Amino acid sequence: MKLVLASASPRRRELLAQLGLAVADFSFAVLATDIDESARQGEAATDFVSRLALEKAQAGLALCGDTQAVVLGSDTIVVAGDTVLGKPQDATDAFAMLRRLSGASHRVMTAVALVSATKTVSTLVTTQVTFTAMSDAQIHAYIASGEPMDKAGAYGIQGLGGSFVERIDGSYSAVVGLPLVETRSLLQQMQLI
Ligand SMILES: Cc1cn([C@H]2C[C@H](O)[C@@H](COP(=O)(O)OP(=O)(O)OP(=O)(O)O)O2)c(=O)[nH]c1=O
Repeated sequence: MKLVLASASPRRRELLAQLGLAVADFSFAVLATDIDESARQGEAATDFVSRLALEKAQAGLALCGDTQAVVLGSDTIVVAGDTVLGKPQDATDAFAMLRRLSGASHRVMTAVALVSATKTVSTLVTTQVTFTAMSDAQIHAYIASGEPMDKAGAYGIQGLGGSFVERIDGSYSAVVGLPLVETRSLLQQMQLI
């Protein structure tokens, strides 16, 4: 059986490797999909992130052209109040996001979908993250590090951003991009492990 990771994210590749599959009878492929990542009018955050994970997996299955393959797609968003924060467009956008997260709690939602020719399984994991108060100078310095730009909510808990995280309630791996416990369960449901 071939497991395909429909993701360009190096973090997801590393997290998947933590499940120990690489040493078993699997062949891995990594595939970058190019789907429209904009939310639909009135779409709830939970529906939005779940849809994107599923669309990435489906696009990956169509792209890989292997009818035996199982394809994993995943998506992560940060939700502050009712506002969905994806990846920042630029430094100004990143500043606004981090200002909003400073000294407050937000939710990180990561959805995972596994798709084969005959079966689909999926899950959604929500984690609460609380940031310490950040000064404008700290935010500017953090943005200057370059770390925020390719990450939902403009921070990486696994990097310099971790020093602003006062508390996390939920799954650390889900915040980084792939919830390990829940992904293991999906792989079991697909009879891959
Ligand atoms: C909140 C947070 C997000 N992120 C990352 C996880 C995701 O890679 C990224 C959100 O963007 P996504 O669109 O979920 O993923 P991606 O574009 O990086 O990769 P692909 O679509 O090809 O799978 O933000 C962190 O690395 N650390 C964090 O603390």
